[in-house]
Amino acid sequence: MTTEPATLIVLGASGDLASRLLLPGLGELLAAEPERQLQLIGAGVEEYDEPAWRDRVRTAFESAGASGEAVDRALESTVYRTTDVTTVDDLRELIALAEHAPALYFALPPAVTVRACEQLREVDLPEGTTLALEKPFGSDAASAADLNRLLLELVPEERIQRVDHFLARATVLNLLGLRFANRTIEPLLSSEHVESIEIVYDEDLALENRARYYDKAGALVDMIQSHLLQVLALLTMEAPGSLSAEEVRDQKAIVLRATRLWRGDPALSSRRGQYGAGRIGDRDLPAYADEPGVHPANATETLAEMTVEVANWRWTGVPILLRSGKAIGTTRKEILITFRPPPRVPDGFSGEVRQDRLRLTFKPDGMAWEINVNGPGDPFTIDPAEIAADFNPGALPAYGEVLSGILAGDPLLSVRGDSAEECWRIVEPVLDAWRRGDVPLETYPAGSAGPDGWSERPIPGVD
Ligand SMILES: O=C1O[C@H](COP(=O)(O)O)[C@@H](O)[C@H](O)[C@H]1O
Repeated sequence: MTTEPATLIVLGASGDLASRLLLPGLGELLAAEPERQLQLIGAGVEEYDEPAWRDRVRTAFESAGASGEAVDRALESTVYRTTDVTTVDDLRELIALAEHAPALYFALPPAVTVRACEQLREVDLPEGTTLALEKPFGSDAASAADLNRLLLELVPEERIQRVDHFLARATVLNLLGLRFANRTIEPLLSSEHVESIEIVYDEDLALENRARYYDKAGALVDMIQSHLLQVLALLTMEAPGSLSAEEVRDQKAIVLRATRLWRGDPALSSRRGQYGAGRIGDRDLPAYADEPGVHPANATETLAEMTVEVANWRWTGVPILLRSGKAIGTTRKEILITFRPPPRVPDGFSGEVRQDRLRLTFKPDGMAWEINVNGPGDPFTIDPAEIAADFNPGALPAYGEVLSGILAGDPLLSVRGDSAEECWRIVEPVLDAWRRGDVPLETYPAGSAGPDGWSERPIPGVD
């Protein structure tokens, strides 16, 4: 990645996202690249004087353990402007401060981001300006398309970064090397050999004071529409000719266009749950509905599951289950590929012949290929074995990697506009069915594995 001098303007710099993720990620990037020259401009509704702003940035950098020359330089030079991002004059003044074509990072609620972008139409943006937007990108396919159109009035597509930190995680990045730099794995990844795929991100974290955002989003939008469908795309796409943003994102868009609900039936292919009071480790958790800021009438799901199919020659008939939940006792964060049984095991073997599985895990990032071998003692008794490897961490943690791409103007690790719309198109029938009440909102105690009976039900499409 290029480390040309750059300007980063954080809109919403006084908010929670900036201090929790963005500024710590920036600190990690600066610590890893001591030669980097960065002009950091913060803008927000709060009034900070320079020392107070600098303290805020320093605290965020320290929370990431970031230190070094680039960190010190950024801290010395950073400025903050109290800004109403919905007024043209304030935006003009802000952009005039930029020493280089700026990256504008919208760490703002979606509605405010839209209003700020509308005002930016009146501002002469310097050639090379990048716009970085957090999720959720729109609230359905139509609003995502509107937002895409608005952004394209401001800058070209390759200068728009729809941020998805999952795309910068070691396990997700390793999908590319694992699939396309090996002869042995890729030929097995098709409906001929694969029985089912699960992409699961169950967390023991609960709401963590994010009711304002989460109570509107819910697990389906927060994790499946935003992140797990991107993982699905990288796992199921065809090999790109190169790792350029254009080629990789073309391939992802093609499989997302072919992705649809299993049997087209939201009632069969989706489930939703909400956690009740419970205990995880030594933490007593209130019911989601009793968390501060939650409106029980929203009936927000904290656990979402949906099964899809990539309806193309390679994958048709393979159910792909996507699932993510909060306050789950047994955290499970992985991609699990279950292979079909061997066509025939010769007579004479004893022991259990399990279906082979390829497990790619998040936190720790790595893989395990579960296979059968001849066991000890009686050599014809089958025994399970595992070929395991750790994935090397990237040079940077995910948010640092995302920011590196934004500052370099390389959109490889961000979501292209057409794919953002496709992801909404895929989940919309489920959201509609849930709104109609066609799928019950089940409950589960915080700290459990989910609602009763869920773990026993087979994946739709698997007998
Ligand atoms: O974007 C999000 O991701 C986190 C999970 O990712 P991690 O890297 O923090 O493990 C999730 O907890 C959060 O709800 C969601 O908004």
